[in-house]
Order: sequence, then structure tokens, then C-alpha cells
Amino acid sequence: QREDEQGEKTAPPSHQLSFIGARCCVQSNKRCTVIGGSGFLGRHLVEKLLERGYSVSVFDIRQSYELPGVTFYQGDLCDKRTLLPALQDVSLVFHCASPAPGSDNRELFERVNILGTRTVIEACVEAGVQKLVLTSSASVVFEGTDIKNGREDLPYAKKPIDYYTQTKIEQEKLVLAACDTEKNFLTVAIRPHGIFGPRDPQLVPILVDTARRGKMKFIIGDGTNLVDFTFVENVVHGHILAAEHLRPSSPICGKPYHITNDEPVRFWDFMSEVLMGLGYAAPRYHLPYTLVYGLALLLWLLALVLRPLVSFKPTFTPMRVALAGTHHYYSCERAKQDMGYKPVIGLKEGITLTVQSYPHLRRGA
Ligand SMILES: NC(=O)C1=CN([C@@H]2O[C@H](COP(=O)(O)OP(=O)(O)OC[C@H]3O[C@@H](n4cnc5c(N)ncnc54)[C@H](OP(=O)(O)O)[C@@H]3O)[C@@H](O)[C@H]2O)C=CC1
Ligand SMILES: CC(C)=CCC[C@@H](C)[C@H]1CC[C@H]2C3=C(CC[C@]12C)[C@@]1(C)CCC(=O)C[C@@H]1CC3
Repeated sequence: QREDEQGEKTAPPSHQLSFIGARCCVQSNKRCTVIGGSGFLGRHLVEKLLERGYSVSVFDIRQSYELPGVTFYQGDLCDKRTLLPALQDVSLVFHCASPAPGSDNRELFERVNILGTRTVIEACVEAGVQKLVLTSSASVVFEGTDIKNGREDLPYAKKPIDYYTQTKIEQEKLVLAACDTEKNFLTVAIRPHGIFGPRDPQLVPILVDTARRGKMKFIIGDGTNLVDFTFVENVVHGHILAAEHLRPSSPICGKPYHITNDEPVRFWDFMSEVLMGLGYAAPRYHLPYTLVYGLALLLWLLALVLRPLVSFKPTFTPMRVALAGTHHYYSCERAKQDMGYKPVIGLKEGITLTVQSYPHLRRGA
């Protein structure tokens, strides 16, 4: 393999002759793979990368769309043999695959987020990838109690709120520890919070489902708790900035970065705005936080005990109640300083774009 001035690989992928034509005009340092590129964030990232002249491959357990210029590789990231072909002749990898937080499946989270991330790192090193950008989560420092303007130097949660968060912590530690400037393998972690936007399969659909079942009448606590919600395009912007600033001399090597809309908002105001935008009533009646949290904890324990006999998924899990009833917003000062981050879409515009993108979830649709 030859190397260009930046030490990036230049050889064309021998196993993909049909794509050489499409890739020949793309600078070698603009060849990247998005692991988890079929998902919500991943697909938005792929679309923006293409717009910016990157040549993109996607590795995902499923293929959810087709796009001209994107090569799809389908497989489980825990399987190095399936993953390796997707990383050949690529200098940059984004890792934004994870099981959905709602699955609450400890074994799955441990396998994909911990063992799988180890596999991703090994495969990147083996394939000669130079940059790995991980999608972590700001929740790695959240323990279910207030965080106001939290910076990246907050310690990892000692008692993470769920298995998802617990394994996101281990995942981030693995990726950041793998950063090795001498071996020219550079890593960085992006910690978004509350991603929303068109095609999000979680936030708006859960909210609307809850409203349709008549359960969106209550505000947990006094309703003044501030939270970060981040429009998906800002998260994408943060990832691309990180990738483009990741050089051996850069301060960002081996560090985590909060990426948010930088506009903390009352959790219940955000929910109300989305709900009303879609034609549903905003929640009005207040319930004490500790009462709802206690009930959610009881329900969760009951579901755990009864799991061998009946399976039910409570709407009010302790994790959701904590997310809905506490302050959790983060400073993105470090991202501003080290990589010139600034949100590209404001919260209000983000909400409008999101609401417009869900005509099928409107009341009465
Ligand atoms: N959404 C949010 O608010 C936040 C998300 N994040 C992080 O951002 C990242 C992207 O999240 P988001 O886009 O919302 O999630 P999605 O579930 O939409 O996307 C994740 C993708 O990864 C795929 N995947 C899961 N397991 C594997 C596997 N073993 N091998 C290959 N692919 C796999 C999923 O497939 P399938 O759907 O079939 O499982 C899916 O296509 C995640 O790492 C998440 O932890 C962080 C903070 C907030
Ligand atoms: C800021 C942040 C981390 C958001 C993450 C997204 C989800 C965890 C939320 C999206 C919809 C939310 C929601 C609730 C909890 C948190 C969400 C799932 C409730 C279940 C909280 C209790 C209620 O009264 C109903 C809410 C429905 C929407």
C-alpha cells in the first residue's frame, strides 16, 4: 500500500472493482465507513458525508435504504470476518451502531457495545484505518440526578441508570484508550444528548404512542427541569468536525466531546411543543417526582420477577422517569474551543422540521 502526504492509504479496494470508477475522484482521506449507517443518526451522517464529497460505505446488521454512491455491507459488528471487508482502503470510520436503549437486554448490550466495540477497534487496526469516531452518549455521566451544564471532566456514572448506559461507558473507555498517535490510530468520542429529527424511531413515536393511549396528561415534578435535546443535523455536524480535526497533533485525540443544541429547554415544554405541533394536547397535571419514580421502580421489579411467566413493558420505567423529571444539560464549550463547533440548526427550527416530517403521526391521521 502507498501512502499520501498525510500518511493516508491510497490503494483502491481490490474486491470492489465496480466501485473504483465512483471512488477514483475522491481524495483518499475522504473514504469512510459508517458502522450503524442504516440507523437514524447513521443515515443522516451518510447523507451529509456524501454531500461533502466523501465516498461512503455502510456496515450494519440491516440495510434500510439504498443511495447512489453508498456501498452496503450487511453483518454483525461482533464478527470481525464480516466487518473487515467494509474497512478495506478506508481511512476514517464512524461507529454509531448500538442496540436500541429500550431493549433492556443486558446480554445484547454487553455483546454489541463492549465485545463488538473491541472487535471494531481490532478490525480498524488490522485494516489500517487511521481515525475512529465513536458515537457515545452524554448519559455516560448521568446517574438519575441533576446535571447542570455538565462538562466532560465529570466522572463516569458509578451507578449507571441502565445496562445501555453501563455498556456505553465501557465502550467509550475502550475507544478512547485505543488512541495511539505513534501508531497513527486516532480516536475521539462524541457525546450527543436527546437526538431528535426526521426519521427518529424513538422520541416522537414514543411520545405520540403515549399520547394516543391517553397517558400524556401528566407532568412529572414541577415541570421546570432543563434538558438538552439535539437536532440530528447538529450531531452529524459534530461528528464530521471531529473527524476533520482528528490529526496526531490535535487536542481532540482520545477525548470525549459533548455535542448538543446548546439551548437547554424545559423537558415538558419541548414535549408539549412537539405534541401540540402534531395536534395533541400538552400535559397539564403535575405528579410528584418521587411518587412516580417509586412506582416505576416497583413496576420494573415486578416485570423482572414475572419475566419467566409473563412479559410486559411498562411505559414508566425508572430510567424514563429520571430522564423526564431531572435537569440534565451539558456544556459544549470544549467542542466549541477545540473544533469550532456551533449548532447549525436552532431548537425551534429543529422542532418545526421534525414535526413536519411526521404527517402520519398527526392526530387523526
Ligand atoms: N438517539 C439518541 O437520542 C441518542 C443516541 N446515541 C447513540 O447514537 C448512536 C446511534 O443511535 P440511533 O441512530 O438513535 O440508533 P439506531 O438504532 O437508529 O441505529 C443504530 C444502528 O445500528 C444497528 N446495529 C445494532 N446492532 C448492530 C450490530 N450488532 N451490528 C451491526 N449493526 C448493528 C441497528 O440495527 P437494528 O435497528 O436492527 O438494531 C441500527 O441500524 C448509538 O450509538 C446511540 O447509543 C447517543 C445519545 C443519544
Ligand atoms: C433528553 C433525552 C435523553 C431524551 C431521550 C429520549 C427518550 C428517553 C424520551 C423520548 C420520549 C420520552 C418520554 C418519556 C420519557 C423519556 C422519553 C422516552 C415519558 C415516558 C416520561 C413519562 C411520561 O409521562 C410519558 C413520557 C413519554 C415520552
